[in-house]
Amino acid sequence: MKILSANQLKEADQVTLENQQISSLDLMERAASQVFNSIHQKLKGAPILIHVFCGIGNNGGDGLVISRLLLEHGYTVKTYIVNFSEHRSPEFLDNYDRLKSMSKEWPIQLRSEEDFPKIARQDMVIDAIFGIGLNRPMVSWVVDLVKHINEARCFTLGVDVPSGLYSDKAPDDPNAVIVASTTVTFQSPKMVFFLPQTGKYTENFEVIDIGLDKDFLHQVNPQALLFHKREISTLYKPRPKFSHKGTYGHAVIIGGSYGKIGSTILASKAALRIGAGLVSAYVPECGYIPLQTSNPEVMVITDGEKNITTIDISISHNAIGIGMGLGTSDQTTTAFIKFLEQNKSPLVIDADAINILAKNDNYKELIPENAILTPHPKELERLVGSWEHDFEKIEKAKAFSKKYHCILIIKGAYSIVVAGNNLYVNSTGNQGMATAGSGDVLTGVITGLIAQGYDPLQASIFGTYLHGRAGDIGASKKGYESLIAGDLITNLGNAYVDLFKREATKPEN
Ligand SMILES: NC(=O)C1=CN([C@@H]2O[C@H](COP(=O)(O)OP(=O)(O)OC[C@H]3O[C@@H](n4cnc5c(N)ncnc54)[C@H](OP(=O)(O)O)[C@@H]3O)[C@@H](O)[C@H]2O)[C@H](O)CC1
Ligand SMILES: [K+]
Repeated sequence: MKILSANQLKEADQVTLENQQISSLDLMERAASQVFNSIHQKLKGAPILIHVFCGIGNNGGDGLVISRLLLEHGYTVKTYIVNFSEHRSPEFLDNYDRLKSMSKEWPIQLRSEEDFPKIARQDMVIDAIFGIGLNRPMVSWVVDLVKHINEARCFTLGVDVPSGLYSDKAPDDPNAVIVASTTVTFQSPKMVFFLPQTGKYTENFEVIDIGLDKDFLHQVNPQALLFHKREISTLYKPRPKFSHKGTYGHAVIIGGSYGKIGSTILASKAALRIGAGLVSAYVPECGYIPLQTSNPEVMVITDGEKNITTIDISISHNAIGIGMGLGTSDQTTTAFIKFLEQNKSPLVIDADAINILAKNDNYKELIPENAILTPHPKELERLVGSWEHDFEKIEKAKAFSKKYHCILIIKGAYSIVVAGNNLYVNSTGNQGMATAGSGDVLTGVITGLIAQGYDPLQASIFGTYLHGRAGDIGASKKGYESLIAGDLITNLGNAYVDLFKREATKPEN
């Protein structure tokens, strides 16, 4: 699914009006009716008080249409106009008149704190104050209104985006944004939903198709792509019946140091479970017995006593995952840099291998083309430098990816695969996966996929999805708190099986 920017959506709007020969008022009616339908389906006429807060632009116009439709269907509604500007949009004005003409109760004008209504915990709020048009800080009384709404802690539905969010940067004041229980958004999910600083303002979101011009949507180069099962399952490579372990490649996992051998156990097991034909682990001596005992299917090569001192892989192989538990001692650093100078294999670079690269710009020049780096936020910061907000982080990651011709996977609630200017947002995973070893499993998964013949970009997108899905299946059985990295490995098979499971259709009522 394409994630479009605010400007692209505005352009799509214009193209649609021209090509479909409709007015922007028609489009607003179409969009807002769908929001109403979504609310009506859930509330089914429930006699709760619904407060609709409308700005004076088109987001406010949507709010007015929703108010009208709610009233027409017998809901108890109070509509407020948040007068933050005198420049009311024509569509707002039109819908304002329509609402006034059909209801005895006219919208209530808000101009300062004295006008704020009481909102009870059991009421519902519809937030149509600002949409994608916010372009400067809100005046202080509107900030106070946002805080007043949030304090009510009632079910709050954001129209298009929670008010107070910009579409391309962090909010000015983290408390000046509506905290929505859900957001019903038009045509395309918004990038802000996927980034830690801004995604926290909506618990859920629902994308509704408002029928924008199909050709435009098809040809537009999106801000990012969001991957769901439908798109992901097309990446799957079926296994031929007449195949053998050599068909599925040899993955090598290099890492571990005294006390951190578990990381290589997890990564090599994950590479096997994702389907690599053969897996070898290259670890210091102290890892030999733990690995052979816990992973009998994995072959083990050793070097050094407590940490790796040289990396010399003479066996033939198809992909290497390196860095988990490796340490950054001088000896290991030298070994890793020498290895990079000679290496010809596809690489997945994780954890301490990233930390070593971050030490010196000359080291970064050795990153092979199409290598995949899987940093967590702190490792990313060491690699690309600090950022002020998440959008800047993404720009820095893109610049790094372009400069070194590599792929970055920014791990997080929604992991983002960065390949040059292209962004791929993962839709699976959960907070239970914030646990030790989760990243080691991801490295093993991606290495195992490349060994089987997936290209690095496919392996990054597919692997991140399967890893997250395994976490979701694991969490559904164990809960978030009890989920550990080993459970992710256990559920990789279920994640594969789930790819081809049809969604249960909801019973009609
Ligand atoms: N294609 C679609 O997706 C459709 C979207 N719709 C809805 O339209 C909004 C976007 O509407 P827009 O009128 O462009 O913007 P807003 O309603 O978010 O904001 C209104 C105007 O307010 C001004 N502004 C911005 N920031 C501030 C501020 N801090 N204080 C005061 N005023 C502010 C700004 O205008 P200026 O000229 O003053 O800069 C905004 O334009 C979208 O989110 C959807 O809800 C359509 O209904 C259907 C199609
Ligand atoms: K809104």
